[in-house]
Amino acid sequence: MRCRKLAVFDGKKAIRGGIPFVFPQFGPWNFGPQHGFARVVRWTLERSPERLPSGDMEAVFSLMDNEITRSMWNYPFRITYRLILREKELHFHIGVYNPSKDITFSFNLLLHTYLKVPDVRRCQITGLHGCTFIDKTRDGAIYQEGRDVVTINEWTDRIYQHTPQEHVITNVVSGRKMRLQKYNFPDTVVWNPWMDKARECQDFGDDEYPNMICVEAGHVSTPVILLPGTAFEASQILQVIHQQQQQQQNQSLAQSSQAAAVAAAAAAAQQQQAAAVQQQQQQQQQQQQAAVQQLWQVPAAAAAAAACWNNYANFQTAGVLAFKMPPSCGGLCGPQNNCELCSLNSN
Ligand SMILES: O=P(O)(O)OC[C@H]1O[C@H](O)[C@H](O)[C@@H](O)[C@@H]1O
Repeated sequence: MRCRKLAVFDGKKAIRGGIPFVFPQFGPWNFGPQHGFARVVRWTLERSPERLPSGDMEAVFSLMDNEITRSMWNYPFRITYRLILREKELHFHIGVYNPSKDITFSFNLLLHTYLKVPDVRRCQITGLHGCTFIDKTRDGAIYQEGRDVVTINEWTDRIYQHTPQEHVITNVVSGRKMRLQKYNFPDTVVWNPWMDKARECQDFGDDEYPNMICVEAGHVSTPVILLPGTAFEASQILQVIHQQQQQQQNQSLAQSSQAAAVAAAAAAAQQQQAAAVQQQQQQQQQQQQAAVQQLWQVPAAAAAAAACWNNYANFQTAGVLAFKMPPSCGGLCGPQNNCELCSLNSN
């Protein structure tokens, strides 16, 4: 989805839209901005976008403690954020590392994914049935979800706990379905400010709330506790489920086989038809790429990320989900062990 129309990137507040990176705090914070500092500070581009042998694209960003972060949260840390673009998927892989020898720290982590939708009232979210949730619109009271699919018709701000690894969200942009898969993110936050709360947000147009839904994978209802010299990893995959595309492809296939039968009698006609099918497929591919480009938003955590994201000529992505780390790695085993996390940390 796109950024909200009134979004501003000034290093002070998060951009409203995209996928703000929430760390080390979720919600109001006595020591710094709401949802922590990671979504407002500048990240380092560790690895420029490059094409992997699979054809997918990968970029890696990092954030480590500095004067600004220390003024709010006096801990040493290093985050690596690997983004992979595949044709219909975006992969996000996060590693948080505690390089200290003796200090343990705890934090929240959440990917605040904004999805663009034609009408939020028509969206359904699967995978929440039976989950307990903290209802922030009712002073944090705890309830249990009784619905098979969750729909939104009012101000909604819920932290669903112990949610499954997959949710499907229906009726996102162009009526598509979106699959959200997560690893090591036990919570799912569902948020829409609705009319009155949207009015209270300066950077949120009064008319924009029907066209967005936030489904946020996070570790927020309990903190992550990270011991010295250890790393925490979490991942998310967003995948567009193309129903229409699938139907069209099935139709094309049926047409092709019909044409093959006719072709026995009319070879020239068959050639023409094959060319038409090929053209149609190319068009579909172009439409799909354009639609996907329209659908995704840059991770608003970093301006650098935004710049590089926009530069992807082909919206292609890749499938690396996790750092390849020896099981014994606590973030210190070193690049000589072919440990991707340590190789990254030693760059
Ligand atoms: O306005 P922001 O700081 O971006 O926060 C937007 C929203 O984020 C999450 O979804 C929280 O659960 C909400 O309580 C909060 O209002």
